[in-house]
This record gives sequence, structure tokens and C-alpha cells, in this order.
Amino acid sequence: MSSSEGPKSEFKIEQSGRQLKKAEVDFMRLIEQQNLQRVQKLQRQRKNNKLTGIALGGTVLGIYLYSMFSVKQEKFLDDFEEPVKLEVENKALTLPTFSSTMASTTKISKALTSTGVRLPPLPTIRDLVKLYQLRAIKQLSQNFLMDERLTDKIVRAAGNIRDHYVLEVGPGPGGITRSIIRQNPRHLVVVEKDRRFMPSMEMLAEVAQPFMRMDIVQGDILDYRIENAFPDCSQHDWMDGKRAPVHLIGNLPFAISTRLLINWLRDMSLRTGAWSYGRASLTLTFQKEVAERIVAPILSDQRCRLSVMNQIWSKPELRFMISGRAFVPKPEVDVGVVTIVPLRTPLTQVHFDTVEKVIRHIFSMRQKYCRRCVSNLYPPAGREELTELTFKKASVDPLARSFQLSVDECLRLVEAYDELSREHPEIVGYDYRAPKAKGGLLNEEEAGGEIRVVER
Ligand SMILES: C[S@@+](CC[C@H](N)C(=O)[O-])C[C@H]1O[C@@H](n2cnc3c(N)ncnc32)[C@H](O)[C@@H]1O
Repeated sequence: MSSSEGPKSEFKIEQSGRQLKKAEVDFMRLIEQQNLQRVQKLQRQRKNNKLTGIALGGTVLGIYLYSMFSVKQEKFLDDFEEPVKLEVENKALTLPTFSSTMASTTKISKALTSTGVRLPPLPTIRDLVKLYQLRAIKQLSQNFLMDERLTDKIVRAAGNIRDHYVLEVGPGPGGITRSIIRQNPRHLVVVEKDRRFMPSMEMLAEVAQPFMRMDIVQGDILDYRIENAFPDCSQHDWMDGKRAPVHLIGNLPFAISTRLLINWLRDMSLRTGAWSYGRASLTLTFQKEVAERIVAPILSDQRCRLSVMNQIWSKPELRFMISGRAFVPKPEVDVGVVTIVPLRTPLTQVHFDTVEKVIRHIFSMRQKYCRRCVSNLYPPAGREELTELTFKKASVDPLARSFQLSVDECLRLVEAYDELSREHPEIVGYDYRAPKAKGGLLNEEEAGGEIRVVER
């Protein structure tokens, strides 16, 4: 039988019922096994190909999303490319902005500053942000100010700081810090919570060292004891007409700005903390609406607890506004720069905590008669009589609304309450909202750092 006739004869063998030889069966098994192995191998390859495809797709998508994010960040930084023209010692001098390249930084530092001090070469703020990959952390309300004209303007609003003592809150990458250093204070303390900014602060301290003392504190400003910051600053008489040479300056983290301000007003009233040195002044940024509230006069839409509390102990002034566009990343709001100088004679001698309690109650319901708000100071038993007595003692119209009250009228209510609480000590600890949140009104921090929520 020739080989070309193989299959035909095999068919015949089957038909004829011939048994397969063992060798033939083994051969067929071998072929079958090889086929099976090939199929399994192909299946494995297909699975691997699929996984590789997914991994490649994921990587490409990741790169795409990262580029979009980077482009977004870059877009903000690109706003600062324009060179700035500054008048220095009556000569128009073109200085590169903070956003210039490393190479051009030498020009910044070699240029004369307004005090005639020369700074050695420094990387720009923009370069530092890039170098340390300083992505803003929302929880720490990080919005950086990189425009030198604006940081200089903020520091100028503080008045003369040459040879003075300055505490900067939240220096971040150091924009305002540089403007402060150029004004040649005697001693600068910076308090920053975020450790990522320490290298840039250390670099600035090294640069500043020949001209002044600079201390870096890594920590929370809410815990920092300012009375220990300037050991060689002597006490200045509160009444001698001059302000103490102590300044608190900062582009404040929005999330804690009202809390900080109320804490500082308390220190101001008790002459502790920064005010243990004398009449120290504040130059601070706030969310625009908060800034407007701090300075709001009687009858104004913005009039609130913050307005009256500030105006009892200080003279707050809204100096200028900064567009949100000037910050990186851009916040959803504009920003107001406020200076706060303590009054030589505060408008009351009543303890801060009592004043704060009564003013908080007066402004707790803007649209209600203030009689209703004040009544909540008293426990239900005796509430009516005590409320009536308070308004009578204070000679204030109980049907006025809180924003219609002058600071003086508010203080007369405070004094009436203070007098009554000495006569009836049982009312002192009463809190109509207990056991609800202490401090009561929702502030930015309690609202999770959402800067749209402002305290009234
Ligand atoms: C609005 S940024 C200002 C940064 C910088 N001064 C500028 O103008 O570019 C607020 C800064 O305060 C810092 N910060 C936030 N909470 C703080 C706290 N409790 N104590 C100290 N610093 C804080 C943030 O890390 C951030 O650097």
C-alpha cells in the first residue's frame, strides 16, 4: 500500500473493526496532549495580552490626567510672568518678578531694596514651589501670594517696621517674608505649621542673618505663645501715645482666621500675648466678606459680632482688596487687607469673656428684635423680668435689631448684664444652647474650612 492511500485504508480498518495498535493509540494521545498544551498556552498568552493592554491603557490615562493637572497649576503660575516696574530711590528700576527663572534671581537680589539692603542670590518663590513640589493643601488654607508688588504693599500697610519686632503667621514659601526682610526689622519670628516650607524658611533665615535675627517656628499658631517670642523687646507703656514696635503680619489661613482674631482680641483686652509688650498692631488678610464685617459701621448689611468686638478694643481699617486671581491656587473669594491698632483706652472695662458672651447673644438672630436675643442670656425662670431690667438699665430700645445698635448701646447692654450677673450669680453659667456646640455659631473652621461660610 502506498502512503497516499493511508487515510482510505485506515477507514477501511475501522470499518472492518480492526483494533488500533498500542503505538497508534499512544501517538494519537501524544498529539491530543500537544494540542491541549498549545490551546492552554494560547489562552495564557491571550490573558497576558489583555492585562498588558489594561496596564498600558491605565498608564496612558494616568499620564493624561497628570498632564491636565500640571497644566492647570502652570496656568496660575504663568499669570506672574510680566516684569514689574518699581520706583527705587527715585530711579525706575525693572525688577524680575517672583516667577522669573533661577538665572534671573540674582537680578532680584542684587537690586537695591527700598531700605538699601542687598539680598544675596535667592531662588524665586515660583521656583521654590516647583522645586519642593509644594502642592497647596486645602485643609491648611494654602493660597500663595507670589506677586512681589502685593506682598510689599501688605508689609507697607503695617507702617514702619524697621528695627521693630515682627511675627509672621503662616509664611508658606516666603513671599511676604521676603518683603518683611527687605524692610529690615530687628527680629522676625515666623510660625508655620507645614514642615514642607522649612527648607525655604531656612534659606531665607541664612540670607537675613547679617541684617537681623530671624527665628523659624514649625508649629500651630493657635498654640504659640507670642509673649515669649521677643525676649529683648522691652514693655512699652500702653498710654504713652506711641504704639509698641511689635507687629503681627500674615496672609492668614482662612480656616482659622476668625478664631485667631477673637483669640487675639482677648489677648489685647487682657494685655497678654503680643500685647504684653504694649500696643502691638496687626496687618492681616481675610476673606473679603470677613474683612468688610470687621470694619462694618452701624446699620450696615455687614454689621455683626466681629464688627462690634473689634471696634470695642481697636481701630480696624480695611486698607485694600486683593483679587482672588493674585493667589496660587486661586481661592473662590477675594481678599481684604485689614490693619488693627489697639485703642489706647478701650471702650469698656468689663471682662472680655462677658463682653463676648453678650455680644454673641445680641447678634445671634439678625432679623429678630434684640430683646429676643438678649433674653436667651437668662434661664427660663425669671427670663422675662431680667430681660426687661437689662434694657431698662441700659436705656436701649428692646425692639431694635442688632445691626441698628451702636457699639455704645451694645456695651450698655453688656454692663447691665454684668451688673445683674453679680446680683444673681446663678445666671452666669447658664447657656441656652447647652449641650449643643460651644461657641454656637458656625464658623469657617467648624464648617470644614469651607471659605464661603463666614462668621457673623
Ligand atoms: C494663605 S497661606 C499664606 C502663605 C504665604 N504667607 C503667602 O502669602 O504666600 C496660609 C499659610 O498658613 C499656614 N498655616 C495654616 N494653618 C496654620 C496654623 N494653624 N499655624 C501656622 N500656620 C498655618 C499654611 O501652611 C500656609 O502656609
